Amino acid sequence: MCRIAIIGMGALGVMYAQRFTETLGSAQVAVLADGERIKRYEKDGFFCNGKACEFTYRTPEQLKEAPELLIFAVKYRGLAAAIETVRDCVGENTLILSLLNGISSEEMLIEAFGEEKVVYCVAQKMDAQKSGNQARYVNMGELAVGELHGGMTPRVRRVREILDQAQIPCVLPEDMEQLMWSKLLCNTGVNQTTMIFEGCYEMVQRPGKERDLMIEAMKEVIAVARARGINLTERDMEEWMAVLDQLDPKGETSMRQDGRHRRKTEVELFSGTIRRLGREMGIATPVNDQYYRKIKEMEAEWS
Ligand SMILES: NC(=O)C1=CN([C@@H]2O[C@H](COP(=O)(O)OP(=O)(O)OC[C@H]3O[C@@H](n4cnc5c(N)ncnc54)[C@H](OP(=O)(O)O)[C@@H]3O)[C@@H](O)[C@H]2O)C=CC1
Ligand SMILES: CC(C)(CO)C(=O)C(=O)O
Repeated sequence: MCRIAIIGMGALGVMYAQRFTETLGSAQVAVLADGERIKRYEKDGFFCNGKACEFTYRTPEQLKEAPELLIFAVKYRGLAAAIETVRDCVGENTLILSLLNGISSEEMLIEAFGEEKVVYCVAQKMDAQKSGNQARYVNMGELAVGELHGGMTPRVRRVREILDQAQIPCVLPEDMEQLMWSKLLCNTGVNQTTMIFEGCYEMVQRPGKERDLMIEAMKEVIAVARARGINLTERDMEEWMAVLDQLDPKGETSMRQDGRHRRKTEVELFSGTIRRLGREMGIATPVNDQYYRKIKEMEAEWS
């Protein structure tokens, strides 16, 4: 029986599928996708930090029992389709984690599968990248899991046990809502800045206009969050800057990888969200307005 199922074989999907497979064994871990993708996966395979991955690939019809843990590792633009692909794989005891950035994916998953299935999750502090069928990372980071407003529940304990068994670093923060906003602050700054100025982490690790703009974009997230009653402060920003300063200087944010491959980005999750909520609360977000327009222009040039 496959206890773990993962959909989305990008940078994070391959990294986690590899760790689950190596620790729990390939019989317990299924990489899920539609038939066309599975054919491609079987033909090309995947490599993680140079090592060939021995994944078990399954279409939803081939999965004999509902998994204990179902992990979404697609990007935002692929989430609706991924939900449809796995809709019938979710069973009574299945718990769901979303590795997606932003504050919207859990809402979509709750709408599709019910509140009782979705445990809140933030994937943080990693520098995973993928090009073709080759994924690589220097820092694996960690998964923060928990209930939206804190508290230890049996399902959070269960997710933690599974992640511990798989030797996947996991933390249990007190307040997931605060952490999700805090991570949004990080992505709104670093992902968009490296996307627009087409750089690796080193671009924002050194002093300069890119780092300054990143900070301004982050400060706008703090203002919007605070207006909504979320206790985000400059201290959160400083903590994220310290994390970013430790990442592989030659690594790229997930958004910059989209930019380099000329793919549509997750801009709606970042400046798209902040400027919309800012407008609702009467908070100006000039840097995010400028970032949003620029990223949309870049995307339009590719299509
Ligand atoms: N990379 C990182 O370090 C981090 C990323 N994140 C977040 O995690 C999420 C995933 O990021 P990342 O791994 O970088 O993204 P990638 O773009 O590397 O991977 C996304 C994968 O999803 C697959 N996919 C899309 N639609 C479907 C579908 N319907 N069914 C199956 N597979 C599908 C794509 O495959 P195909 O080519 O077949 O369409 C692609 O391989 C994003 O929200 C990102 O913001 C969070 C923390 C860190
Ligand atoms: C924090 C960061 C930049 C790397 O983990 C990320 O979340 C991303 O690349 O999307």
